[in-house]
Amino acid sequence: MELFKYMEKYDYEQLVFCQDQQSGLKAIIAIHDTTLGPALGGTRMWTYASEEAAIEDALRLAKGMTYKNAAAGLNLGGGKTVIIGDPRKDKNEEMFRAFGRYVQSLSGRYITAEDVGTTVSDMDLIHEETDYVTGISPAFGSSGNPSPVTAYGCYVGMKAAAKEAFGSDSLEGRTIAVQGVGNVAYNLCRHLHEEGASLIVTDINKEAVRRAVDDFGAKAVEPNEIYGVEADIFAPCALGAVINDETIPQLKVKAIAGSANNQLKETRHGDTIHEMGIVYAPDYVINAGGVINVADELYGYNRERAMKKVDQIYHTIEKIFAISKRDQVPSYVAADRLAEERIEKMRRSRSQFLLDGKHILNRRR
Ligand SMILES: NC(=O)c1ccc[n+]([C@@H]2O[C@H](COP(=O)([O-])OP(=O)(O)OC[C@H]3O[C@@H](n4cnc5c(N)ncnc54)[C@H](O)[C@@H]3O)[C@@H](O)[C@H]2O)c1
Ligand SMILES: CC(C)C[C@H](N)C(=O)O
Repeated sequence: MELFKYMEKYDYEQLVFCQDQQSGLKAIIAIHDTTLGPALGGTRMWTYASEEAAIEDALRLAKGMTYKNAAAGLNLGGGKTVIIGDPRKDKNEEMFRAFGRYVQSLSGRYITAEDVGTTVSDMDLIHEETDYVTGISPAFGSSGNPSPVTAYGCYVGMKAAAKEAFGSDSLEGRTIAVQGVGNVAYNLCRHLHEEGASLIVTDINKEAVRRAVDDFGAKAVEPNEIYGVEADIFAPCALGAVINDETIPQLKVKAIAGSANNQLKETRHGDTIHEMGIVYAPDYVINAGGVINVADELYGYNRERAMKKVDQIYHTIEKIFAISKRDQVPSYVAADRLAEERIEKMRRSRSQFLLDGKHILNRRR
């Protein structure tokens, strides 16, 4: 990958490589755009096939956060970190402390939180070294684990998608195929079960599947079978790129609404499902509950205020479907327009000169 070429193409601001020999830390912080404010995005810990794959993931996820935060109405830019390693084996206190110091060195340009492979206790360790971390323990007056809130946002967003696809936002009696029943999807399944939906689930982790079967009466299928099941809605809640050339021909659903980031392998896959008449709730809009929740910590966490904002995901998804119809474009394009328009408007409205920071005029006072 030619890094500068890639960064230039999608207009990334900064890429930071962090190495600490003692703890084994190898992290990449990608900051995509800070027009709206400091870049807020989680830290993913994952075993990558290559360093290039890790860099690419950090870059793609960071850009997704710019759009997610903008579409959610947050005054935050987009960034993300990946730590290369196995979250089950390679974590240690020194690693997160060392990472926290790197975050601190960016002086607030980047604020971190949880993502796949990291937990509230990891954030607490980072917090030992920096205040630029959210999703830390409620004992610190913070919001804690964002996953249940992401799940709730995903649930209300799925209802908006159901309204578009079936004319009613009730999920009672609907069959939902859920891919991955981890932190977010387990909580999503709970909401769906409580509303009377039937669940078909899969996961590469057999224990996660068993829990969903036992707790919600879900039907279990093998990971490669989930795309072709008879269901009303497909909820991708594992990893990205699952809407692709191999999976699209198998789909029998009328809507796709799930929490995973970067669900479309390429944008052309968003065009294909649009042409097939499948209602698609754009990933970064429907899964914004977690970031909305952790971002509220920056104002002094208030759960009621945060949940009110998360409820708005329903209306944002409705708005995106309206733009999609008005402009005759797929919903993923409509979502990008909504986010880009907000960033552009804010760029202009914040362009007047203000005497702050290190301007030469400060020396004349
Ligand atoms: N946690 C959050 O608040 C949050 C917020 C926004 C977006 N997301 C996204 O939602 C997704 C899920 O996040 P999470 O926090 O629940 O992660 P998680 O790791 O708790 O859950 C993911 C689950 O997917 C399973 N899985 C992985 N590959 C699979 C495959 N090929 N087939 C079936 N199952 C597979 C894993 O075993 C795991 O149980 C991720 O893409 C994440 O980026 C999470
Ligand atoms: C800030 C975090 C809660 C971010 C979350 N992992 C996301 O992808 O939105």
